[in-house]
Amino acid sequence: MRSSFQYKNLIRQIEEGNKLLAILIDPEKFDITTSEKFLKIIPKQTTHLFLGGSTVPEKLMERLIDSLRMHTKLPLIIFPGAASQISEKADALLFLSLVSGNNPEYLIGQQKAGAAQLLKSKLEVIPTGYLLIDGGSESAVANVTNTLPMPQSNIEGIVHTALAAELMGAKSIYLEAGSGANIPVSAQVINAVKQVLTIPLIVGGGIRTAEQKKLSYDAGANMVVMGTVFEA
Ligand SMILES: CC(C)=CCC/C(C)=C/CC/C(C)=C/CC/C(C)=C/COP(=O)(O)OP(=O)(O)O
Ligand SMILES: O=P(O)(O)OC[C@@H](O)CO
Ligand SMILES: [Mg+2]
Repeated sequence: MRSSFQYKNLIRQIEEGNKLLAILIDPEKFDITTSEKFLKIIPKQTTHLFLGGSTVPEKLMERLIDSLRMHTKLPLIIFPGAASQISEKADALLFLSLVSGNNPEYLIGQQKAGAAQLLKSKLEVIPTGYLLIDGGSESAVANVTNTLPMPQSNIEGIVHTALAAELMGAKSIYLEAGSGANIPVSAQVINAVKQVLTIPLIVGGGIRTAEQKKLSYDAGANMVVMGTVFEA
């Protein structure tokens, strides 16, 4: 049976009132000889490591996981840009569907491409509705997927999209402003989405400071993801 250990843990931590913090490591931009040092500079409140990128060369994910395992007990969660990034060495996989866009390749195509591998493995999957929100700058996700981000002013559209994803069975929702975004997802958007959800809400993209992080938590994010700010 496929485990739901990581997801259950996530729910338990949220119920206990904890705010979760995932640090995103982009395998392409990370020097694995610095893993030990890197794990010392990330915030002490870090609860998860997310691993993924818009593009990741073959075998790099495995090597990254091996090197991190030597120095940390934090859960290693794959945040895949494509099915080729799936590795059974991880603790779980965010099974993303890009519901903000209308590119079938990222709604169901990459998921289908990963299915044969997942059938043979016990890797935990966390079905996640992934919404790309306009962060004020061109994002790798928009480029790779050839989809448009949703304007932050389209609150109703964002709320209905997130709710539809939950009703279709998503176990978490990820509001993404894009890696290195100028403007993170606004408190207003986070708050409006949070009000209709019964599942965990993840927020990332362009969050660089403790103030921005706090603003996201206060608005209703259960987990904040930070990546670029910790890149060397
Ligand atoms: C579920 C499976 C097998 C695949 C999911 C495929 C989908 C729907 C992906 C969503 C679209 C996408 C390309 C997401 C990328 C997520 C990610 C790791 C973003 C981080 O982007 P960076 O790689 O940091 O961007 P830069 O390279 O520009 O910094
Ligand atoms: O790199 P940053 O801007 O922190 O974004 C994190 C993550 O949401 C990107 O997919
Ligand atoms: Mg990046």
